[in-house]
Amino acid sequence: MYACDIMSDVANKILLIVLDGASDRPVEGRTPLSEADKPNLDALAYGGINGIMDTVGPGIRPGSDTSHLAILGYDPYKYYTGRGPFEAAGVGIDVKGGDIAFRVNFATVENGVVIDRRAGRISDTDGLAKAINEEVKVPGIEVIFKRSTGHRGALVLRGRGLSAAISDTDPKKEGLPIKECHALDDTPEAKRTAEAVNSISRQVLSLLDGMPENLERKRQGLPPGNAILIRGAGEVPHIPPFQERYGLKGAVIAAAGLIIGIGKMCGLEHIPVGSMEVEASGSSARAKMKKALETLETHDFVLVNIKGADEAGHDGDFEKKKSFLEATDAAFKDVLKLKDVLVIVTVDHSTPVSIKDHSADPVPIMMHGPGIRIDDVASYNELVAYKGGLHRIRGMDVMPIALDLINRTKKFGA
Ligand SMILES: O=C(O)[C@H](O)COP(=O)(O)O
Repeated sequence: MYACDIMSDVANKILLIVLDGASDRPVEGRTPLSEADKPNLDALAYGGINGIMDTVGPGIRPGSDTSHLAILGYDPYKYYTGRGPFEAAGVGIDVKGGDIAFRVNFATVENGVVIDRRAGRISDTDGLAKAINEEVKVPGIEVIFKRSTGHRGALVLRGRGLSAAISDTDPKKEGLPIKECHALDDTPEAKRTAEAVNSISRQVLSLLDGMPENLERKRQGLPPGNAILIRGAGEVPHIPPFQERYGLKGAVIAAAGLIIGIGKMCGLEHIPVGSMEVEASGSSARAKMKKALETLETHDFVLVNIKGADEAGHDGDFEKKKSFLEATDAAFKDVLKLKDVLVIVTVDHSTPVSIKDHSADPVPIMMHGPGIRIDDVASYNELVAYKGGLHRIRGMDVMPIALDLINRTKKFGA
């Protein structure tokens, strides 16, 4: 019998860490997570409760956008209006009602065919973005373009009579031509917006190829960023602020513009850390985690997104993904020492190296902190997590479970 006066720590804050795209499908029975040497993440799993999670739903292949909305407790079927507005918010464009916003990739095109959707993961796009902003014109429509992380960018069309009911120009695969943008309904607004997008796509094609940055890239044998691929049209969503919804003062720490944008649109305070570039090594992850622990001094909830494993997944590189996860593990050393914090480590979607894209394979989730019913899982990975006490949950379950573990839920019933 324990003396009832034993006081265990009680968690009153939440640290939610998303290892973007980290989980995978087995390659000869192994995954980058299962093979990575990650003593700190494994210690958290060993001392916590584990499970697998369908971030949106079984068999639903999520983007980082819909999955983060679900994990934050915002039903994507209700609040998601397209990727564009979040990408735009993430790079500081103040998207207004009536604006149509898009995600954009700098890409490499030859004879009209996309040969690299990411222009060799080009990173220095400042000059290219400036040229697009200054040179590309559409009568009666303001064209706003800003670069984002790496090969990414955000485009906003501002004017009367626009619509998000239009298709993408991104073929999503190499070896295919840039797609014509089409109206997805027969409204004049959709037709006008599609025409504007096609005009922008054509203008950029003739603008970028001869720019000094691209001539230099070609000289170095690198793929030029001579085109833009446009996708994820959307209008600004109306999202109830996080603090009103949960009574928690929240913050977001991320390199990816998309995640920064989702956090800001949900009312989380963006805490900048280092460069906008996606972590190439563990050092950036360690800097984010250090800043997160500092931020917990002034906030009740901190979302940290660490993106590097996802890029390795998209590149189909098992060893690069495994090495990145190993380098990131050191960032979790101090997380183990937290006393009054509920730590949640999860993944927004699997990005299997075998398909170089997202999949619906459920992701591993682990919760660690005071009051947790510790299970027998001893390693953090998608192959064993199902054996844990969380079993199989959905993204929308995370916040209710977390709020209860920090004693912030209201009783259902008398
Ligand atoms: O990294 C991202 O922005 C997305 O997860 C993948 O987008 P991409 O395939 O266009 O790079």
